[in-house]
Amino acid sequence: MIVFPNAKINLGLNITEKRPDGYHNLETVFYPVHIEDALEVVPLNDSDKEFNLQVFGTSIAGNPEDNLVVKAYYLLKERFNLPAISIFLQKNIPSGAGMGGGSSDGAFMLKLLNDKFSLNLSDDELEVFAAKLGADCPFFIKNKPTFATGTGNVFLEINISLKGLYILIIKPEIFVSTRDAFSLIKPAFPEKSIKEIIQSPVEEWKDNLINDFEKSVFAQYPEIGKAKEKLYEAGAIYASMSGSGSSLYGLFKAPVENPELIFQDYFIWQGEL
Ligand SMILES: C[C@@](CO)(OP(=O)(O)O)[C@H](O)COP(=O)(O)OP(=O)(O)OC[C@H]1O[C@@H](n2ccc(N)nc2=O)[C@H](O)[C@@H]1O
Ligand SMILES: Nc1ncnc2c1ncn2[C@@H]1O[C@H](COP(=O)(O)OP(=O)(O)O)[C@@H](O)[C@H]1O
Repeated sequence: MIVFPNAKINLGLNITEKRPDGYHNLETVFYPVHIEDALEVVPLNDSDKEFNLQVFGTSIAGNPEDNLVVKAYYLLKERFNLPAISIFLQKNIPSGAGMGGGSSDGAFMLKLLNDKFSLNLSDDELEVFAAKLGADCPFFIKNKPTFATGTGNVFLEINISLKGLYILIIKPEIFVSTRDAFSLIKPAFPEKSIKEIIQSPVEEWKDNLINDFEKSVFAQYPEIGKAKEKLYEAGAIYASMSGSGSSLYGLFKAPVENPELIFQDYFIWQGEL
């Protein structure tokens, strides 16, 4: 069985409060985008191993046991009698980019195992398992535009469609630590909620829809801030960093021609929303 875990972008991101457990409450809109990994599971016969993982494409740091697809397998194996499996993962989504690629792989693994081995878990139950894998994971179970609060785990499905627009995603060769990015923020509630702002036309988002991580991340890595300006120069009607970076996206009315000439040596992906 093969599935295609997709990425997400954040439409606005407000860090509202620091919690007693050290985590932060936030408000954001998660929006799915079609850049995809590929994840396949087949039975593993004649082996004394419980799993075998092969990763292709972009490399991921860490041991196989640290991979979120393997963590997802063990999470379900604690409760269900799962057989040994071979896992093939083609990584296309840049890792640690604020695009939720690893989180999506983990969530899609839960869904795949649920279907393949007829575990009969509901989406709500899968979301509970996904929350144990990481803050961003539960969103990818239903995978629909969502207004998220709490640590990013309390969901309200929202009615927003960016269909017809084009998206250009870029990522400089800079790694931003999510943990460090949070530590540089002074949490505050925004004057106007993201939920309200995104009901206005996209052309009006530029000065209103804010990602709170941008200020400190751009101060630390001016190149990322300059890349955002270049997205506007290329004609974006709205541009932002996604999550804690370092990826950025621009929304456009028409595809950008030859983006590789503007963003040399960057990861680049362009598609229709
Ligand atoms: C901020 C977001 C917005 O989408 O960033 P991106 O990962 O997309 O960049 C996410 O909520 C990130 O989710 P995720 O990347 O799954 O975070 P985790 O691995 O669970 O946490 C990494 C670290 O970030 C901090 N953290 C994370 C989430 C949160 N609500 N408050 C925090 O303070 C904690 O220090 C934690 O140890
Ligand atoms: N299947 C996977 N794909 C990508 N990263 C993974 C995966 N499994 C575990 N990770 C780890 O998760 C972290 C990045 O998570 P990811 O969701 O891709 O990025 P982000 O949280 O920035 O959106 C990295 O530290 C990486 O080592």
